[in-house]
Amino acid sequence: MTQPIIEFKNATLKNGENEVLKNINLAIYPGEFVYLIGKIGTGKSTLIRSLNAELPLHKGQIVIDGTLLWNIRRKNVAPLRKKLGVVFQDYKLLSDRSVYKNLLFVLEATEFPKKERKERIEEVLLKTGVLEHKDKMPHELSGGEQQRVVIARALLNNPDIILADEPTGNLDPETSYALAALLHDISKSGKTVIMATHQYDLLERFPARTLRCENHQIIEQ
Ligand SMILES: Nc1ncnc2c1ncn2[C@@H]1O[C@H](COP(=O)(O)OP(=O)(O)OP(=O)(O)O)[C@@H](O)[C@H]1O
Repeated sequence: MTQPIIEFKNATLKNGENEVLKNINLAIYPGEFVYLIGKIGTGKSTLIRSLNAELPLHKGQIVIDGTLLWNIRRKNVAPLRKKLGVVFQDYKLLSDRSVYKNLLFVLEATEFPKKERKERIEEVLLKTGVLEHKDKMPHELSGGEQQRVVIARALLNNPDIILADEPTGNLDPETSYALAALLHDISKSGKTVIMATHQYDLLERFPARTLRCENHQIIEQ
């Protein structure tokens, strides 16, 4: 049987002093698309930030593609994050440089082979449909285009997992459908996608496994 790519075993996740999610057991398999839903403050971002090792795991275990998150050492955080591509609601592109240079910055930081950088940047921008904008500054792009650049940036190091926290939160409905379609295509290409959202019409348009955060638990819909 296929091994889960992400597994929570009796995991308790804290945000500050709050135990937000308690004794979570959950397995997510390679290539799955998973929606994370639930009311404000029920723990969607906490779960995503815990997977990204931004928040320490309080109790239990989380295993991501063989990496155990319990007491993860600093030196192991960078290799873990190479396995993860992260997309947030607010685009977080560097405003002082072009799209191309935003992506180059990531490849430099992750020591991607120098000779292959240009080709890789063009490849991911083509995939997300914004190659024509590569020399523009972020403020010259619409919200939807910026978010496509952010997804391209998340794909740069060819991670197996994409974590998206309300990626359509600032977009109009049509643009958000196109973006959700793109994330579903990315998942069909074999990547695991976890997407937190409040936009329930997406669940009807693009049905997928759905997990709801409620009362400190994660409930399978
Ligand atoms: N920095 C912090 N320190 C302490 N508690 C926090 C902090 N940030 C968030 N919380 C609390 O943690 C709980 C979970 O928040 P979280 O952001 O994970 O919820 P969410 O489901 O993602 O909400 P939203 O739908 O608003 O994004 C909330 O009760 C929130 O008040």
